Amino acid sequence: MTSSEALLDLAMKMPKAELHLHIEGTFEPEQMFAIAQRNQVVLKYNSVEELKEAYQFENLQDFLDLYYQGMSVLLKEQDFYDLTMAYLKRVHEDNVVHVEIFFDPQGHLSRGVSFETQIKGIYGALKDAERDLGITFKLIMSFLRHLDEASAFETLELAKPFLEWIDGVGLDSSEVGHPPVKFENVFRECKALGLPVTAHAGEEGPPEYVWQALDVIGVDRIDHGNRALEDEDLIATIKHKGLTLTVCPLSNLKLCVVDTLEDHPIRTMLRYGLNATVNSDDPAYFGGYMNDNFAALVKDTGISKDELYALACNAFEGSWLDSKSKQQHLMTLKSLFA
Ligand code: HPA
Ligand SMILES: [Zn+2]
Repeated sequence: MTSSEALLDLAMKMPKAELHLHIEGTFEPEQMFAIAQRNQVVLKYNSVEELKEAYQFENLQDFLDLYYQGMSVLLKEQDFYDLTMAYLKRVHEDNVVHVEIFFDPQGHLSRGVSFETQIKGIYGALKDAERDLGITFKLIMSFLRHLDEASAFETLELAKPFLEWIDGVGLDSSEVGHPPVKFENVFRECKALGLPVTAHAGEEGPPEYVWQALDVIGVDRIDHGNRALEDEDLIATIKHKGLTLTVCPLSNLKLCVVDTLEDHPIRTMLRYGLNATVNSDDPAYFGGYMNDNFAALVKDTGISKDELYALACNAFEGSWLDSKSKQQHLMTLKSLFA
């Protein structure tokens, strides 16, 4: 085996934590068509092939338009269960042992699907996969930032009977024009409820939005964070606070956040001492799950064994697992990389 084959092998085999994953973004076209048919919903596309051909995006909004269309076939608890279970079985093959997944309640509430229907399906699959596949999990409710803060507050009210199942809150959807400050009050209430907070920031939005995520919202983690690298003081602050960045290489490529993976900033982030991690974001739309993301980094960025180790450790360290579980995963990684 050449050294790059050995590195790829290690990357595929190592235990992984995924911290940035939208469950609605795991909707594979085949499953989408099957659920559409059983719910008697007609999709805009005539075939799986036609749908897949539409997966060409110039920016985040191009993708989001398709993402909201795709999720519109999810109507019943079983649909949410099947979607989530398919993802968990798929990443089990990639040696993912812990997941922290987002769901977008407002994307379903607007279509008349109750909060209870959504969360019972998703949580049911997470619990079953924990028992059957040994994958531990956290569930993160994400607010859609293109909607107003009142809608986020209404969603939080609906979530209150299920707070035992909700491990944190996030902020996603169209970034530019919807800065974190728009949601200052609702995140203050979330924090008062004891919920950890993360937010998408600096994917397409300017460094100012990342500052707001830190200073106004007080995030515990940053999703993406690419454009933070444009501001030296911001880099220093993220480093000083020890915040984790949930970076998504293939997503960034598909949404034209980077032109090529060779240009991807993840190694620069590590060089600056930032806690970057590797994640798949919306794998059904972006061409790959966790191992595809790691394989692309190994093949296209010249990543070293030390960098791979740092990325793997950062994911467990930045997770919302208890410290004992973190230590166990870190020990496993240490012996694997020794
Ligand atoms: O990458 C993303 N960015 C913002 N919103 C999203 N919703 C799903 N995926 C994304
Ligand atoms: Zn995302």
